[in-house]
Amino acid sequence: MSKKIVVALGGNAILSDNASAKSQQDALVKTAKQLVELVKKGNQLIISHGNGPQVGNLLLQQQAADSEKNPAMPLDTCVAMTQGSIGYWLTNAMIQELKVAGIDKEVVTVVTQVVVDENDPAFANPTKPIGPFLSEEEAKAQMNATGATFKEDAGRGWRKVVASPKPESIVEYKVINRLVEEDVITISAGGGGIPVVGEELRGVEAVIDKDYASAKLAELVHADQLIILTGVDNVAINFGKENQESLTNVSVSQLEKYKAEGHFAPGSMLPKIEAAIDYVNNNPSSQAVITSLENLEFLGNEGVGTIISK
Ligand SMILES: Nc1ncnc2c1ncn2[C@@H]1O[C@H](COP(=O)(O)OP(=O)(O)O)[C@@H](O)[C@H]1O
Ligand SMILES: NC(=O)OP(=O)(O)O
Repeated sequence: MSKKIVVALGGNAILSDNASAKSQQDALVKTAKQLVELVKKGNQLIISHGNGPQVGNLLLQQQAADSEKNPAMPLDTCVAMTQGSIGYWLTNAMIQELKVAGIDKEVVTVVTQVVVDENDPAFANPTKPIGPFLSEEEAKAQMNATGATFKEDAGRGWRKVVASPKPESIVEYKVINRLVEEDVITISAGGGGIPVVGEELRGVEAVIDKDYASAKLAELVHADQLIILTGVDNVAINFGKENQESLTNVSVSQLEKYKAEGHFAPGSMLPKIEAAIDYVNNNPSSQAVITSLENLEFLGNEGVGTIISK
């Protein structure tokens, strides 16, 4: 049966071995091939994606700016720039792969603004890891030199952290829905969306978590399913330990219990779990799925992916 699906792409669907434009474009061609499998099944896709590595790199590139002729761009604008670059690569890759599959469908990237609360406590407590992974020594040297905050990221190294307020609404969600009704594949809410506040939609310095933004988008467009693609086939309890156990079908209440027991690392798996719980609580007849890109074509088979239901 045809479904309206929000698919959120994690880091490894965009970045493989390095962060060059060519390498990211190549990774997105592979991703597009998998996404087209969902289109072949008659589904309507609304694609979102992360930007943590890309926006962090872009912010570092701003250090080459001088203050007048070539000013540094603020973080909200850097988020918009990554929506543009990743959106361009992915639109292009989707058009090519749809052509190969003989499917006549249009694809468009929507520059998407996401409303946040300017009093969100997240502004006083940066938690969102962005940019490259550093050693502890490198991170501490950067902290001393720039005053920026760096934190250890889920056992993988140290990264710069920035404010990450919760998405409250999505400015363009109605036009995204109209595009879906017109059978257009949209790429939207990239990098969690451009964070804006107030009636005047003023941009603020933050990076919204793309899992929360994708769940909000799925809620607003009344999607049938939210699929979060990441680096693992399944969510696990006791992750990385000898008694690690993969989750296949799990209820929201069971997942809440595992969350309270601390099974999900903040900054990596925890936002996906919270996004999935929020989405399913707000859309009780829908399902959230967390799995790998490679598993996408096998979704629906017994034991494939972690399926979260009410
Ligand atoms: N309980 C868990 N189950 C599965 N993976 C986990 C768990 N806790 C942490 N992880 C790690 O979190 C990663 C996903 O986070 P991350 O790489 O930050 O997300 P993204 O794919 O959106 O870029 C997984 O690939 C895995 O290495
Ligand atoms: N904005 C965002 O959440 O990006 P990542 O998923 O790449 O961390």
